[in-house]
Amino acid sequence: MEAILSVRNLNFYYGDNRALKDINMDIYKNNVTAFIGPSGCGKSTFLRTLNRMNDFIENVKVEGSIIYEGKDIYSKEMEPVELRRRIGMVFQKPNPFPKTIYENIVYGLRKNGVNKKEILDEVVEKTLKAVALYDEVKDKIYKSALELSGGQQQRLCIARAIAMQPDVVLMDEPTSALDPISTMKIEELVLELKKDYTIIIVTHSMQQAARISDYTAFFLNGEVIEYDETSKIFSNPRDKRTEDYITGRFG
Ligand SMILES: Nc1ncnc2c1ncn2[C@@H]1O[C@H](COP(=O)(O)OP(=O)(O)OP(=O)(O)O)[C@@H](O)[C@H]1O
Repeated sequence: MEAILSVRNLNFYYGDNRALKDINMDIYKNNVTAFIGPSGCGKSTFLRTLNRMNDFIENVKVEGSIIYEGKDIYSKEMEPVELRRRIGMVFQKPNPFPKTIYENIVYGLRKNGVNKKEILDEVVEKTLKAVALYDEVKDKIYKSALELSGGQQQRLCIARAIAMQPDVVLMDEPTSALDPISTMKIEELVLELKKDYTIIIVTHSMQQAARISDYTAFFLNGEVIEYDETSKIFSNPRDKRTEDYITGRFG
């Protein structure tokens, strides 16, 4: 299977606090990879290292390498803004801009100088369809995105991310602020999107990881304890700590 990201000997520090410890992991293309583990174990920190979102936090240090398309994303060869276009992100809380639905989706394109109406119209329609939001919002795409429900806003945020045609979409607990029906819609969407994108998702829900991911990494205290096919992690974990966590003995 083809790795789209190869993480080697990665350490990450907030000041003196080593939050990630010697992580090695290949993330496979057109798969869904889930990161699970108790609160504070480093899942979000690791997710953010993959598109250098941690650059915005002061007093941090990265050691090791993350290879994407043959280049280390922390080397000078990689432009962080371009990297984040290729490796997009969706956050825990839906965060649409206080603009119209239309302008939310085309925001990144406009920033890159794409302003041709026909192109933007096409992207809006295509991405709204891709996130299964088109039928619900087609009559109000020029209305404020803030008028949408939380679940719709989150699908819009996913549309905004994929409008940039990324390779990888990072999702940090994308359903934790949503009701069960909206959660189900996002889960269905993730399964649909993996045909075209590589998805990496942090989740607190083991059911969710089991339902939608192909690979699962179990984190504990900044380490990856076990990383394998999701079916193996949940049916036959190698490590006692993984087993204890997935059977609800801690965390
Ligand atoms: N901006 C920051 N500055 C300093 N320390 C941080 C920062 N963000 C996270 N940490 C620390 O790094 C460690 C890992 O946190 P992280 O948020 O990555 O864990 P997590 O597994 O995603 O947790 P949760 O499931 O609660 O979201 C924790 O000890 C946390 O306190």
